[in-house]
Amino acid sequence: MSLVTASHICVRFGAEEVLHDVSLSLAPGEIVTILGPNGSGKSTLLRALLGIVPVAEGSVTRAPGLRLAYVPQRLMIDRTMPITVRRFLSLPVRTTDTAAAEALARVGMAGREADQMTQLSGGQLQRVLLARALLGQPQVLMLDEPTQGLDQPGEAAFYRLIEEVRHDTGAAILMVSHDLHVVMAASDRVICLNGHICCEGTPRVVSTAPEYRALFGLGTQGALALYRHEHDHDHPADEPHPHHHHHDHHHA
Ligand SMILES: Nc1ncnc2c1ncn2[C@@H]1O[C@H](COP(=O)(O)OP(=O)(O)OP(=O)(O)O)[C@@H](O)[C@H]1O
Repeated sequence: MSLVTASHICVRFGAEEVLHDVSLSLAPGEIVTILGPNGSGKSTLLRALLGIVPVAEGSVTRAPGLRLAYVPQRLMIDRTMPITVRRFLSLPVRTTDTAAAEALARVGMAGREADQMTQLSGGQLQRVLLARALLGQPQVLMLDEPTQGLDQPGEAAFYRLIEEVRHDTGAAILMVSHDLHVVMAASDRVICLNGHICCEGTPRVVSTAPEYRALFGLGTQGALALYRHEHDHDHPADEPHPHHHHHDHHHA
């Protein structure tokens, strides 16, 4: 069963073809990461799947009645207008105190309702964004560069949280990232994008693919070595692990 499917889509902005013949489908409980350099069309692909950006060719299908949450790459918070975490969670859909407290507890931010949004650290902000996305009990969660600006421990912690969310809610998670990192151990599947799909598969398969190496050069080898070490340590098999708890593992 597929929740969201793109079938041979092309997206053009004027004369520029940003996505060419891209196909992908997302199954329940899957964690999929889209990886690619700046400008490779990652955000555009998410937006096409969401129906925000029209496709010039091909088609996008979403399961009927699908509950989908999207956290965009950039959040426009007016720094001059103070807003608490609690009020933010009620935008744009008003939520109960109980639901807000539960969502904050799930992301490790219990009791932080009165905090000012503008005073949160990068990692805390990502957790609050995730909490708000979870309020609608999504079947699909799309996160555009959720670990941007986080340090490596922060990034690893965020990915562990994502695995917990998948385990607890069964949601499918589609994330965008621009580099292969130790945190990729959380992904069942990686799609390497550069206008078209260069290669895809388990993180291990993609990390050794010549297409991936050509796209990212040799600069990522350190991170790859680290990632492999951690991955071998945690998960000897290359199979997806949709129903296991990972948060007691140590990815970094
Ligand atoms: N609304 C738009 N109108 C015109 N061009 C656009 C629009 N949105 C994106 N583009 C162009 O499409 C290309 C892909 O952009 P996109 O944001 O999808 O890349 P990305 O892989 O997410 O990049 P990054 O890693 O820098 O966020 C870029 O060249 C961008 O300028």
